[in-house]
Parts: sequence; structure tokens; C-alpha cells
Amino acid sequence: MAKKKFNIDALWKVERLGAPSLCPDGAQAVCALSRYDMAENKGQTSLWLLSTLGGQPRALTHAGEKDAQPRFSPRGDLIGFVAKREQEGRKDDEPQFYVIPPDGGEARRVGHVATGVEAFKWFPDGKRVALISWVRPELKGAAAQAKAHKAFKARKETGYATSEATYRYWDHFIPQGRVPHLLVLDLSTGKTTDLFEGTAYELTRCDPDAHAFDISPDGRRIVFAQDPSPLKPVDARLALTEIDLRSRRFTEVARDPEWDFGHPRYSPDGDHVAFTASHQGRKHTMPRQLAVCPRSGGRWDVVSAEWDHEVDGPLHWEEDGQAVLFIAEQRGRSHLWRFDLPDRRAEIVVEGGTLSSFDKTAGTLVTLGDTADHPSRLHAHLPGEAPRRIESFNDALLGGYAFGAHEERWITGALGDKVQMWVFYPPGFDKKKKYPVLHTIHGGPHTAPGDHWHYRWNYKLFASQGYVVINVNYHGSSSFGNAFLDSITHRWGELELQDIEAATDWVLKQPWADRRRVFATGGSYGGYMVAWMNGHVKPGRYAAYVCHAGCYDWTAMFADDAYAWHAKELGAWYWNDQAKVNAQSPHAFAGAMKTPTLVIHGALDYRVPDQQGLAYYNTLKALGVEARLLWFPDENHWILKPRNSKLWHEEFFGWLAAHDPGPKKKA
Ligand SMILES: CSCC[C@H](NC=O)C(=O)N[C@@H](Cc1ccccc1)C(=O)O
Repeated sequence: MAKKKFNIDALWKVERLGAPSLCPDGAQAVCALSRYDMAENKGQTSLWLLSTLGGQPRALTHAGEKDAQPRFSPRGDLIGFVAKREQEGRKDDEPQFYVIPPDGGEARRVGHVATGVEAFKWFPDGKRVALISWVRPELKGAAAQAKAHKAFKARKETGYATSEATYRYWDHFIPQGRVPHLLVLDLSTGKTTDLFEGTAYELTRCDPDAHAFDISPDGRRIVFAQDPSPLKPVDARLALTEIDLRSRRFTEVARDPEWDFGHPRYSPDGDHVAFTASHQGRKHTMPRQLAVCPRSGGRWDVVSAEWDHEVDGPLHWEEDGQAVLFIAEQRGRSHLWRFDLPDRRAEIVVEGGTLSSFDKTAGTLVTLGDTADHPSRLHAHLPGEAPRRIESFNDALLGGYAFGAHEERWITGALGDKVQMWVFYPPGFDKKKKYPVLHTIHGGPHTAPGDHWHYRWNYKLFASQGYVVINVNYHGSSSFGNAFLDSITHRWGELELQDIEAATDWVLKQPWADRRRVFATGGSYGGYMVAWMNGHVKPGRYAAYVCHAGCYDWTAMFADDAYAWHAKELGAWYWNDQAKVNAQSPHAFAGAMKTPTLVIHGALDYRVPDQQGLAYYNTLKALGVEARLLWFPDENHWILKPRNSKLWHEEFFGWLAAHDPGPKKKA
């Protein structure tokens, strides 16, 4: 039977797997699975149990709207997770900690944290968990927190008052007057103890998660990353601190104002701590490297200093304490690596595509990874065996659709450097025919998508609409070494444009490219690039642009949540050198803009505030340049609701079609 053309409705039928957690003997894994309903316009996330030894996955929970962060207890007798549920006549108004036995039955809430549970980690004894909750630091005791939180939620005022440098992050405001503390929850009593109560300690205010701390193997200590500065800026230099749970004494493990530390993990013997370390005092573009130090403090050692890659957390010690596992990018892909500590050498353990998560226990490794051809899949890697896929979610769905091929190419870009370009062909591609070409310019700029399944910029979905899709990992992209990433610093727009234009030149030399039908689109930094192109590329080279959540005016961008980074990247604060900032800012070149542009923005986007898109759209209208605006009052940087995503795709491809002269008529 002929395969269908992949479309946005099919993309939203894809079931999305979350990070896996293995049981102590490695025989089972639990993960979250998210499903979406276009008609209902919403998603639902439940927990699934999978065998690493074969057999079909089994749904573990059904009742929750969004059961998240499942983790096996150290004894394997329970699975802990975070959820907002209605149970025993009580509706959670904040996410709570739940447990469920792996052989099924009903999940039960453990205790009640009035200010909610953000994330958790099991204690080795399986009788307690350490959890993160946003509390009012001036109060003492759970009852006072509950009383204050209830009063705050009942207030009639809506104003948000703050004196903090960091008050919002990506798409949400930092909870007013609250900071993230570490609490211990005793499963037998449901009682919590706030470990930071009465102190100035707190975890990062920028999306604190379970990798911001670790519990020692003997359960007596917790090491956590914290910002010693009272200002708590978004570009903080975190230090590592340890609390002894019996004495409640805090001791410094690693701190250096030149460095930013994160993702602490105790070694199996508890004597050392591995962590990520970025030499921010040297330059803001310095990568996260792997470091290790004695738990008792003393000199820490950047063991991956000679390895020109960026280490992603979380870190995972091998059981022998001789190596650390982590995910890191390399040339537009991301792999699972093993870093041998004595040899200071990294080797790939599992190759991506794009690996996003893993867990290892009792010699069994489980990985979660995708490629441009398929969404995330779970594989078990048992000693001496070939990797085995342990689920088949989406196979039946995707098997009914036709997908084109994709390839990695290298072109000569700016500075004469080799630059990676990914090319995604439409199904049934025939090089003797002519095709429209669609640039999808990635964001960041310090990212490097490539062999990856994305839920908005899905290369295969875009190619299925009949385009040859191009993704250039331009200068400034990650995964090609620090010099390449840092090459654009203080000159944003310059080298990236040369790379994108070199790619278009390559395209125009291809017999299958229809030079009348070349389009450029991009999101965030990619949106910045298409706005930049509108002021710098000869009109007519591109038939039309699409600018999603694009940075347009770097001075006005100071309203974003990342303003602390601007001077480091652009080379000046706008009030000190407006010319230098304007020289990298699309708005300063508006007079040259002539190419029709669809502008898309979400009102809840605080990384690139929607005024950026509105200003760009208004400017094009004032210039008499053909433009269209798609604005979402209830979306952030990413357009997460199914029906809004479908509208995004309809407007996106409708805009391209409206500016597509179509295939040349045969003479
Ligand atoms: C370097 S500051 C921005 C951090 C982050 N980039 C990672 O590579 C990011 O949020 N990038 C935005 C674009 C942007 C750049 C500078 C300031 C605000 C937003 C993105 O592309 O998503």
C-alpha cells in the first residue's frame, strides 16, 4: 500500500518517551509517555514499565494528567514520581510526591508539601527522598509555609513585585518571594524537614532539577550547587556545598568565582564528587568540562581540560569509580561517552542521532535517543549483547508514512572553514526534477541540530511538503569545538550569514534546485538570522522569509530574561556602545528590508519577548513590505498546544506557498 505524506496531524500522534529509570537489578525500566489529542488540544502523560530482557511495555499509571519524573527506589520496591492528582477527596493544587509499586496497583501520595514538589531523589535507604520546593525563606516550619502559601494564592492583587535581578525564566516568572530549598520527606511519616531553613542557601532559581544535588551513598550527606552571590544573576557562578544531615553543618566542596559548577555526583565510595565546571571568568563561551574533587574539599581537577567538547549533565559514575558517563555533542549529533579518569580519555559508548537520556545499573545500560528519521526510542545495552530496542511505540504509526533521505555535507563557509550542512530530501526525490528549497536556520546560536527529531522544526515533515530542507550548523554552533563556537563573539550575524549564503550557493549549483523558489526560515536566533538577512541579502535571492520568535532589536531585547549575557555576546552594553550593538542588530538595517516575511511570536516568550516580533512586523508594514503576523496570546518560545502547532504549520506553509512561483512551465 502506498505510504502517505507525513503531516502535522501525524506528528502530533507521535507518542513521546521521557527519561528512563532502571530498577536495581537492571531488568526493568520506567519512563513517562506523553500522548496528545488534537481534537482535545491537550496532552496526557502516564508512566510505563518496560523490560530490558524482552517483552511488551506495560502502562503503570492511567489516572494522572501529567505523571512525571519516575524513578525506581533503590530497593526496587517502589517507583516515585511527581504528579498533580485528585485522590482521597483531595485535589492537589501543587505537584506532589507519589509512589506506586512496580507490579501495579494504585499510586499513593506521600505527605503533602503545600508549596509543591519540583523534583526529587531517593535516599539510598529507600525510606526518604530529598525534594526541591519553592518556599518562603523567612518562615519556619511546614505549617507556616502552608499558611502563607494559602494566603498568597487567595490574594486579590495580581501585581508581581520584586527587587531581584532574575525574576523570570524562559516562559514563567520566578515564584514571587519564594526560593528553591532542599527538603527531606520521610515516607513513613509523610513529614518534611527543610534543610536550608534559617540559612541563606538555595538552589538555582533557573529551573532547579534533581541534578542540582546528590545524596551520598551512605545517605548521610547531600552535595548541592548553589549561588554564593546575594544577587542571584541568571549567569551565576555556582559553587558546590555539602550538608551533613546529622550535624546540619555546611561545608564548601568547591568554589571559585572564576568558575561555574553544576551537576554534582558522589563517587560510588562517596569519597569524591564529579561535577561540570565552566571557566566563565576566562570567557562566557567556555564549555562545561568534567571535574572531580575529594568530597572533603581541596583542589578540584578539570579532568577533561584537553577534550574540546562540552559535557552535558547528568553525570553517572561507573560502579568501579574509574570512569564517568555523560552525553556530549559532536558534529551535529550527540552520543553517550565514557570518560576514563586515570587515562583522561573519552570514548563513545552509544552513538546518536541525538541521545537525550540514559541510566545504568547492575551492568545494564538503557538509552533514550532519536534521529531525523524517528522520535526518541529506548534501547537496552546488556553486557556482551547487541543493543536491543525495548519498545515499539510509533512504529505502526510512522510505518504508514513516506520519508525522504537525509545526508550530512560539508561546505566551505566563512573564514574558509569547513561548515556542516544537513540536507533533507522529499520522499520520492528525483534529482532530474526541480524542487523548492527551504532553509531552516537553527536557534541558539550555540546549538547544533542535525540528525534529530524536532517537534516544531521537524526536517522530515518539512521535506514531506515537497521541499529540499537545509540546516546549516553555522559559525557559533556548538559541537565543533570551542573556537568555532566562540568565532562569532562580538560580531553576531557576520560569519553565520556567510555560512548560510555559502549553503545557498551550493544549493543553486544543484540541478534539482529551483532558484526561483528558495526560502529562508528560522526560530529565535534563527529568526534573528532571517531578520538580519532581510537587511543584508539582495532582495529576490529568497522568495520569502519566516521569522519565528526572532531577536530583532538588541537594545529592546534587554527586556528578556537573558539580558546578563548580552554584553558578553555582543561586546558592549547598549548604553556604553550603541553603535556596536546596533551593528549586530537587524532593526538598524530596516531601511534595506524588502523580502516578504511571516512573523510568528508567543506572548509568553520571555527569552525573546514578543515585542521583538511585533516591532519587526510593524516595521515591515511601515516600510510597505509584505508581511503577515501570527501571534499567540497563550504560547511561549515553543508553541506547545497541538492546535496552535497545527495553525503554526498551516500559516508557515501557507506563507511559503503564497510566495512560491511554482514549477517553471515547460516551454
Ligand atoms: C547566549 S545568550 C542566549 C542563550 C541561548 N543560546 C544558546 O545557544 C538562547 O536562549 N538563545 C535564543 C536566542 C537568544 C540569544 C541571545 C539572547 C536571547 C535570546 C534562542 O535561539 O533560543
